[in-house]
Amino acid sequence: MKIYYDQDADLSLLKDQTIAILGYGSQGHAHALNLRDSGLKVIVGLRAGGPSYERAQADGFEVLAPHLACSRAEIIMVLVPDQIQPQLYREAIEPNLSPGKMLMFAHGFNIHYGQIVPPKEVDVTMVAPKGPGHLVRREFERGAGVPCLVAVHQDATGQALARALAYAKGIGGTRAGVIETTFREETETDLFGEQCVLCGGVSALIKAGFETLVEAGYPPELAYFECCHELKLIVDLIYEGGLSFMRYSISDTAEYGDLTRGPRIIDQRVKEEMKRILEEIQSGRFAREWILENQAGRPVMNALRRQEAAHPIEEVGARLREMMPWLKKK
Ligand SMILES: NC(=O)C1=CN([C@@H]2O[C@H](COP(=O)(O)OP(=O)(O)OC[C@H]3O[C@@H](n4cnc5c(N)ncnc54)[C@H](OP(=O)(O)O)[C@@H]3O)[C@@H](O)[C@H]2O)C=CC1
Ligand SMILES: CC[C@](O)(C(C)=O)C(=O)O
Repeated sequence: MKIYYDQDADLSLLKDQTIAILGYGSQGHAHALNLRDSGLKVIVGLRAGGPSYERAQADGFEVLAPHLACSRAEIIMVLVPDQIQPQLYREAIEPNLSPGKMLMFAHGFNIHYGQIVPPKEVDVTMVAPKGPGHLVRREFERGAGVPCLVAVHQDATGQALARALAYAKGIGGTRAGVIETTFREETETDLFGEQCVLCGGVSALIKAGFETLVEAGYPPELAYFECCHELKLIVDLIYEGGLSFMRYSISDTAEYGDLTRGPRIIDQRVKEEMKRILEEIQSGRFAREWILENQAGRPVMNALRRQEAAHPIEEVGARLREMMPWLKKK
């Protein structure tokens, strides 16, 4: 497996090229600002009247309708939500593709599941940061970076990988390490990670712990600090030095509880369910469900969002975070 760092990427490959960033949300604003700070020429493609249009202008970018941005740019990075991309592709991107251009993604969903099929004469690549967009920006500003995956789906120019690596360097990814992979591998592992561990698994674990303590009669504020707030402090230690550094910092009592009780929580049944979820991703069943859910106007997503917003952990957490002035208010 190949991992690329700063010395493996040449920013000058992009210096005379215009980069269009479509979307100015979580990833979009971070890529646009980091690339500009790296000395590259960036324009932003957005629909007029949307909330991020003025934000991108206020940050000093030239903001154009998506089809105009695509017609002006040699490099087009698609950073609108995955479910929006196929329509935006048909309306604004495809008519403005021509030989020599490079179409880029930060996640492989639409290419891997065949929702977007670009013409053969353009490069199609991916630079997928392994972290939320706001941290892609925050880490870059402090001189660090978020690791990325890079993949080439089509190499029409012979320069696709080199140009994608230059882009990864421009957003700070090669400071931390950029792994070469495929659209399939990125898509499947990314969906698996967010469903089973990073978002789905962690949220379910936090809520189960919180509910168990509250149902046993402990104060919800205490349950929040124990099962949610402290998680970040523990994960920071794992991020910095692995599980061993976290275990070095916690008490021996905590470490003994971790080693003996942890496997009772995440046991063989959990792993069996993870395997089933991975199979749904690999077979395309999850992708079909998500595509149809969007076509139907998101009835399940809307109901679940309402239900989750009403969970007691949200009210308690908001109240406690209000007392922590160092946390950014949403
Ligand atoms: N979120 C993350 O941290 C990560 C995301 N990715 C990938 O990056 C890509 C972008 O995701 P993310 O940054 O979360 O996206 P966001 O949801 O943050 O994107 C919002 C942006 O998309 C624009 N947009 C939304 N709907 C439309 C529309 N109908 N037409 C035109 N523009 C629209 C919004 O404009 P407006 O203001 O007008 O609504 C806004 O600028 C996805 O492929 C995702 O999988 C990869 C790694 C991590
Ligand atoms: C963990 C969620 C993520 O995969 C990410 C930030 O990397 C996403 O798609 O938002």
